[in-house]
Amino acid sequence: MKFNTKTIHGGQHHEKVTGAVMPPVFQTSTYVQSSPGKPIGDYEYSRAANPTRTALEDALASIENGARGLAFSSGLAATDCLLRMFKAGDEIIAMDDLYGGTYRLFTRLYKDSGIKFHFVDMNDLEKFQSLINENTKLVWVETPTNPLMKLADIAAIAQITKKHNILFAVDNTFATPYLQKPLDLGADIVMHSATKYLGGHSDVIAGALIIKDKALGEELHFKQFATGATLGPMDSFLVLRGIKTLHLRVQRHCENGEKVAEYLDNHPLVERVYYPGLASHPFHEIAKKQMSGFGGMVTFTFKSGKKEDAIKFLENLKVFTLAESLGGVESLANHPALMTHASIPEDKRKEVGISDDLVRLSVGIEDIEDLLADLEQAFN
Ligand SMILES: C=C(NCc1c(COP(=O)(O)O)cnc(C)c1O)C(=O)O
Repeated sequence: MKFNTKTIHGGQHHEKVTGAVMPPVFQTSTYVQSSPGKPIGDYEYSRAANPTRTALEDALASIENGARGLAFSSGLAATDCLLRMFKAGDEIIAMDDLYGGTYRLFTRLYKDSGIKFHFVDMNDLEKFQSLINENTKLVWVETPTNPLMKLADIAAIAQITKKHNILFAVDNTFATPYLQKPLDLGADIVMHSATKYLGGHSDVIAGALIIKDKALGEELHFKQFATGATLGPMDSFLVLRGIKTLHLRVQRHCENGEKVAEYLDNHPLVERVYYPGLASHPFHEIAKKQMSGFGGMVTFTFKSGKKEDAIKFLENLKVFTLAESLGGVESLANHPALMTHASIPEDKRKEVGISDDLVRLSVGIEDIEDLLADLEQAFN
């Protein structure tokens, strides 16, 4: 089955009793048992499994080519569930540019866990390998990264993690499986903030893990069940419905993203544009190697380097909405230093390159002429 068919049919079947073509929202917490311990159907309690969430989890596994999909109440809940695989003394090597909330989870929530986190530019494979030791249990990569659009060579990293028998997880939120398939490139686990492109309409908070190995999938299902951060049936329905148009939406996000990046790259007030589709992007070659398109996320800085210029620009926008999040049909604009990455200490932000004049755009699927006209008027 091709990807554009999987988004609609992958892992799906009509409802057995009524024949409903779309999975109903099973808004129930529990299921009848004929005798103690003998449920009359396949379900006992919705934290363990719910038919609407099962339909979504099967769709997630299908579009990422995994053995098991798991759906959570948010992307960070999915990440937290994966971290419960590890214990004091274990070590995790992560990309040095990450979503602020992921960095906060790693450095503040797990600060006293005894798990040691290393943050490194995963394009420096020598530096990365120098950090590996017998305690290294997980490599965590965002590619492209939020918000600096850095890329990491998934296949190259996978070769190293396999050699050392280390789990390799890729946060595929920015690319989506329409553009990039980490499991096919050698990763063991894919994570999504399904809040973003998978849901695609800024109307649900959700997360996902898709696991290549069946047994590891079962182990993580146990942790999902036992910790309880599961996605409810209505939210599962919303994400599942979003997935059905993923291929159409991301295609338009890419078309508009490329045009916005080119416009900004030629603007006299713009210093630098971070977009994998620009030949000038430092990771353009990796993008061409592992992505089939370059996405809808565009980040840029001002020639003036001034925070106030970025703020004035953001306040002037009319079609782009100034708000956190990304990946919805509507175009969104964000100031990472004051918004999504404010939880990262200022010195660390500066170290990785998140400056106070950095603006991140989630380019939506509106008409490109309206989007470009809005950017033009916002600069003036
Ligand atoms: C809310 C934003 N990001 C969430 C996010 C997350 C967390 O997902 P949540 O569904 O918000 O918990 C994980 N990974 C990436 C790459 C993300 O971008 C944002 O960047 O505006």
